[in-house]
Amino acid sequence: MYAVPELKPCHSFSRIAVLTSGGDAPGMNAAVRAVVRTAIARGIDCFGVHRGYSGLVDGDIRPMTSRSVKNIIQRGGTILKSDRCLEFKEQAIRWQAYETLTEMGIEALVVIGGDGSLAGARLFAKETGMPVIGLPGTIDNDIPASDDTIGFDTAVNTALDAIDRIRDTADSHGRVFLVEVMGRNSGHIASEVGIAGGADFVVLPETEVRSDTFQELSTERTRFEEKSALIIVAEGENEQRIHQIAGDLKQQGHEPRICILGHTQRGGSPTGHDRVLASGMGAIAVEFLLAGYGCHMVGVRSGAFFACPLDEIHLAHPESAAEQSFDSLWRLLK
Ligand SMILES: Nc1ncnc2c1ncn2[C@@H]1O[C@H](COP(=O)(O)OP(=O)(O)OP(=O)(O)O)[C@@H](O)[C@H]1O
Ligand SMILES: O=P(O)(O)OC[C@H]1O[C@](O)(CO)[C@@H](O)[C@@H]1O
Ligand SMILES: [Mg+2]
Repeated sequence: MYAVPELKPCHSFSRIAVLTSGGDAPGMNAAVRAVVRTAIARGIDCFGVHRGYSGLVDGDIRPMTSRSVKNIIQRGGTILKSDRCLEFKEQAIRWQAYETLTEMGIEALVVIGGDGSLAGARLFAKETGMPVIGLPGTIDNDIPASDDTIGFDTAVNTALDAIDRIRDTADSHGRVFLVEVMGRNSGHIASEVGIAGGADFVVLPETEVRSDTFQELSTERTRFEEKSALIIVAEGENEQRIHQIAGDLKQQGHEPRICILGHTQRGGSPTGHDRVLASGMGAIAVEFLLAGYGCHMVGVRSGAFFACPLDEIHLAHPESAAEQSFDSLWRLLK
């Protein structure tokens, strides 16, 4: 359970809206449910914006009730649908969205999404003055100010489930498997899956792969007569990277196989961890609005929720230095 900050309500709202944006993440539904139910408990009407910022621009905004969020806490994806709305990067379009909301009497917005969605939320709040609270909802866990994001834990466990299966066949055939996991430019899924899956190597986006990088693999395989190996490759920017590594391994006499887990990692029922995180963040988002916050994200640090200014979501805190902990842990486990 998370520690909740003490908040004094000093604002009132009649109507607020909630949306999900960017790649969907397991737990987004739990967060929507919590926003809607907390708003209703506080006497506020809550509206759901469909298809992220696209729905704000088109006015695809519908009233929500306690019943409309029944039976969704366990469902992956997002009942509000999501989108990558490139035109929201234009100021004129953001003003159009603001007018749509004010015409409907909506006074504040809750945005559930990744770093891009929160960048849009920040601009929208600053330019229009409408109070906006963001929730970090992305499998990538690439929001440095928060220790955790909604969907990350589920994605790690989904990837692990697949990796454990791959191990069985890798072991039976004595093969080297390269498994690519998602995460865009962040290596959080790769590093957690690497540790939890007992991988032989983890190639993070920032890892420099040289011709002798996997030399150790060949030596160990000969020495221990252990033929199978598991290499986790973070998605990164270069789609060809995993194929290049496979090519290098072939030249060194291995017979590598590639498995790209892709969007399987985005779907599925959220873990208990993500349901609790999302429920807490959704409820606190409404409480933050009532306490007068208006350009903030609900972050979690050392087990406590806190209000992080949207200006500062890219700033890491020393206790969240995940990359450093990965390096030192990895060295001990090898
Ligand atoms: N700089 C920006 N200004 C305004 N809006 C933005 C900006 N960056 C992103 N957005 C909006 O947020 C949407 C989602 O952003 P993005 O595609 O980066 O995904 P995300 O929210 O980071 O989630 P994920 O990385 O998990 O898919 C964009 O399609 C756009 O509508
Ligand atoms: O579903 P799309 O638009 O191809 O996006 C894929 C990207 O979205 C994420 O799943 C979430 O940001 C990334 O890990 C991945 O790079
Ligand atoms: Mg992102």
